[in-house]
Amino acid sequence: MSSRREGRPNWFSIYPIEQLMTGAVASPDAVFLVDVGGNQGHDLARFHAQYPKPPGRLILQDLPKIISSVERVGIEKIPYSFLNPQPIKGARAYCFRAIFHDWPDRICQKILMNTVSAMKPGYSSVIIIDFVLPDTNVPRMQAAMDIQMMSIGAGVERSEQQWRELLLNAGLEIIGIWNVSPNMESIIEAVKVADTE
Ligand SMILES: C[S@@+](CC[C@H](N)C(=O)[O-])C[C@H]1O[C@@H](n2cnc3c(N)ncnc32)[C@H](O)[C@@H]1O
Repeated sequence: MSSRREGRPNWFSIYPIEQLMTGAVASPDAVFLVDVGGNQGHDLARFHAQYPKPPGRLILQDLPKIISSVERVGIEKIPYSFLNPQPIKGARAYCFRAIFHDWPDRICQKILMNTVSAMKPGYSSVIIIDFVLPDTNVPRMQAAMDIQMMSIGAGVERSEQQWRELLLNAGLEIIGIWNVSPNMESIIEAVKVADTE
């Protein structure tokens, strides 16, 4: 999984992370980032290396067997299955990198609803790092990934329209999509629908 990011920019170098940092609650208990299904915590470790004094706690979540042996400076680990309600309430952002493309819409809905119930309106964001396919002329690598995801399970690479529908059905609205190359994952930010009304 770490090979997917070798030589590539971090998501927080592409996404304007300052907008999350600005306005983050400054309290020792406040949670800044939760990396849901974050595996060994590579992304959070890189984040901590770049921002050693983040405006809140950094939390790594994955299945118990995956994170039991992980030890990383500045990162708290919490065993958690995203098929259950999110126990960390009101974080500034819940990040999902290379998670949703593994699952069909029905399961993604469940994961998203489990997250939405923990989000603080007007404050929390969901950050998704995954491919956003164009509706036509899909680059060869992304098309191959889509077929691979289908063949190893019920996964799927999604177009912007598919992401919008998936998220809206869970009560989330996309407020931005960032990408620096068609061959790279995009960063999608979504908030509770009521936040934008
Ligand atoms: C494709 S990997 C992505 C890992 C990481 N986000 C990254 O980008 O390197 C999918 C991750 O989802 C985790 N996972 C699978 N089922 C899970 C569940 N029910 N709850 C939490 N994490 C789960 C796996 O253990 C794995 O770490």
